[in-house]
Parts: sequence; structure tokens; C-alpha cells
Amino acid sequence: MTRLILDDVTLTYPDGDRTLVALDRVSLAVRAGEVRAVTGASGSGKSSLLAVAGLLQRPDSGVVRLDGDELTGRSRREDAEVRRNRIGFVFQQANLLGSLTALEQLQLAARVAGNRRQVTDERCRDLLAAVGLERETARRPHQLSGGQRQRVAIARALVNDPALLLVDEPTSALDSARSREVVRLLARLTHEQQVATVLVTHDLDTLDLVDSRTELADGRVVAAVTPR
Ligand SMILES: Nc1ncnc2c1ncn2[C@@H]1O[C@H](COP(=O)(O)OP(=O)(O)OP(=O)(O)O)[C@@H](O)[C@H]1O
Repeated sequence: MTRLILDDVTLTYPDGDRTLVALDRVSLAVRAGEVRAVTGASGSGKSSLLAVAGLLQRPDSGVVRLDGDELTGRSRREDAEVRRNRIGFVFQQANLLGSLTALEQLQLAARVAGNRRQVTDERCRDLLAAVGLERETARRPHQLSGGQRQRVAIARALVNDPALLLVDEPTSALDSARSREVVRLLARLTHEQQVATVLVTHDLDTLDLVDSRTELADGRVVAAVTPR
């Protein structure tokens, strides 16, 4: 089942008296249970692609679909609701709240979303166990390693059972062994939870762990590898 579709998306930014084309007629599709890496040089449009898929930027033209629903051209309030309930985000830094335990990070994310489904403490604990942190549920961020913090961020992003997981360079602060662990974990959870994951990465050493890849150059798709 295809979860995310970007169809012919163009995004421009004003640049003095010219226009900078950050995404130039980009199309891609990501299925349930698929990790798609998005690669390309600095400035090629990777973050712009995530911003459009995550409804943080509105494209000039083209369409974003999630589970068949067209998401383009809705109100800001509707965009925010989709972001809270149907999309999980993981950034370069884990962005955990310093005073909360690992378990509380997930409980807060569930509460903020005001989920129609009640997210139980059991689900939060199960997700922390799934990322290998069953014994760290009561720890605060400063008591966790960088890799562990990133794993809490991944568990938190999945707590509301999103259709789409958007991940921006999650391994940039980690060494290569830890990077592989984090990407392997993302792949496993993506398959288990049947989420569609878009992983922006510079880290070519982890590409053997993903299912598919879109490479950008100057805002255009220059190569695409589809799932095996
Ligand atoms: N808010 C903005 N205003 C103007 N130009 C922008 C803005 N954000 C990005 N750009 C430009 O759009 C182009 C694509 O940028 P983007 O950040 O998407 O690339 P990237 O591949 O994510 O780069 P990096 O790997 O360095 O994060 C670049 O030329 C960038 O300078």
C-alpha cells in the first residue's frame, strides 16, 4: 500500500530579484513498511522535500497525498492536525525535554496530539522496549547516551501510530557503529509498524540498510532505486 505520494512538486524561494528553485517537479512514492533514503549534496533540496512532505512548507505546485488523502491546499489548522496525528518527525538532535524521563517524553507526545485513540502507558513502554530501552524508561536525557537519546526520539515519533515518519540526518552526531544501529532500528520499526519512512541522510555507509533511494541534485530527482 502506498502511503506517501509527492506528485510533481515544485517549491521556490524568492532570492533577491530571482527565484531559487529548491524542488523542481519532484515525484516520489513511499509504501507502508518502506524506508526511502533521500540523498544528495548540500543544497540539493533534501530538507525542502521533508518540509513539503511534513506540511511545514507549501509547494508552489504539485500534490502531496497521505494514505490517499490530498493534503495540499488545506488550512493551516488542518495541516497542524495532520502533523500531530499522522506524521512523526525525528531531527538531527533528539530535542528531548531535559526534565522529563524517557517514558514521560512519549506520554507527553501522546497527550499533546489529543489522539482519538487513547495511547496507553503500555504502548509507550512497548515502544521503548522496541528501541532497546526497557531498562531506561525512568532516565532523563542527561543520563542517556547520544544514541539512546536518538532512540527515545524515534520511539516518541511513533507513539501516535503515524502513517509517515520523516527523519532528518538522525546519525550526524553519532559514530559509524551507532549510526548503523540507529538506521537498522529505523528499518525494523518501519517494517513492524508499517509506517512509510523518509530518511534524509549524508551517510552513504548505511544505504545498504534501507529499501529504496531518491537522489536529488539541484532540486531534481536524478536517480531513484525502488524497493527490492
Ligand atoms: N528558507 C529558505 N529561504 C531561501 N532559500 C532557501 C530556504 N531554505 C532552503 N533554501 C535554498 O533552497 C535550496 C535547497 O535547500 P535544502 O536545505 O532543501 O537543501 P539540502 O539538500 O537539505 O541541504 P543540506 O544538506 O545542506 O541541509 C538551497 O539552495 C537553499 O539555499
